[in-house]
Amino acid sequence: MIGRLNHVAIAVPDLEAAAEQYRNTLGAEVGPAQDESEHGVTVVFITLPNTKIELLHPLGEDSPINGFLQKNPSGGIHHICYEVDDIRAARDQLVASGSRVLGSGEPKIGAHGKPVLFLHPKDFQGCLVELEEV
Ligand SMILES: CC[C@@H](C(=O)O)C(=O)SCCNC(=O)CCNC(=O)[C@H](O)C(C)(C)COP(=O)(O)OP(=O)(O)OC[C@H]1O[C@@H](n2cnc3c(N)ncnc32)[C@H](O)[C@@H]1OP(=O)(O)O
Ligand SMILES: [Co+2]
Repeated sequence: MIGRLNHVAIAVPDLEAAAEQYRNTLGAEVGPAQDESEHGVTVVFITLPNTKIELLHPLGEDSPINGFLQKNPSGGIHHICYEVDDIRAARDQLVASGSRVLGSGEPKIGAHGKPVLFLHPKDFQGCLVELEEV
């Protein structure tokens, strides 16, 4: 079902400082900050030769990452995103096998303009999984 690793997301308390560190200390290709109001986060993508890093910062009081940053105030790895060919077929297969899809269960459009879904971390070895249709 899953294909390539699309991105690894890191929740950060200071987005500007994190972007600056990846650009100047690690010498990475760092994109602009993008507000994703549908998702309650501001993101910065870092392009690596084989995948991407998504720096995440809360946008608004109801951000889904507020709880994570309260528990991990210095930040930390928040989710991994795998590519799938057909997100609804993947969802139906996962639900049938007992996995919990977060939210309404309907894909939302993610930061790359493609449909995304999230799977409960307790069902995947303590790791929040995002699926992105490519
Ligand atoms: C920009 C768009 C998109 C893209 O295109 O890339 C994105 O990446 S958006 C990214 C942000 N959006 C989301 O994360 C949506 C899905 N997430 C959620 O619905 C929630 O964050 C959550 C996973 C349900 C957790 O919400 P929270 O309010 O923190 O709930 P709990 O406190 O009840 O947590 C339950 C349980 O799970 C543990 N937990 C929480 N977050 C994570 C995590 N990221 N990784 C691993 N484990 C996590 C939490 O610690 C609780 O465990 P216990 O304490 O043992 O009960
Ligand atoms: Co993501």
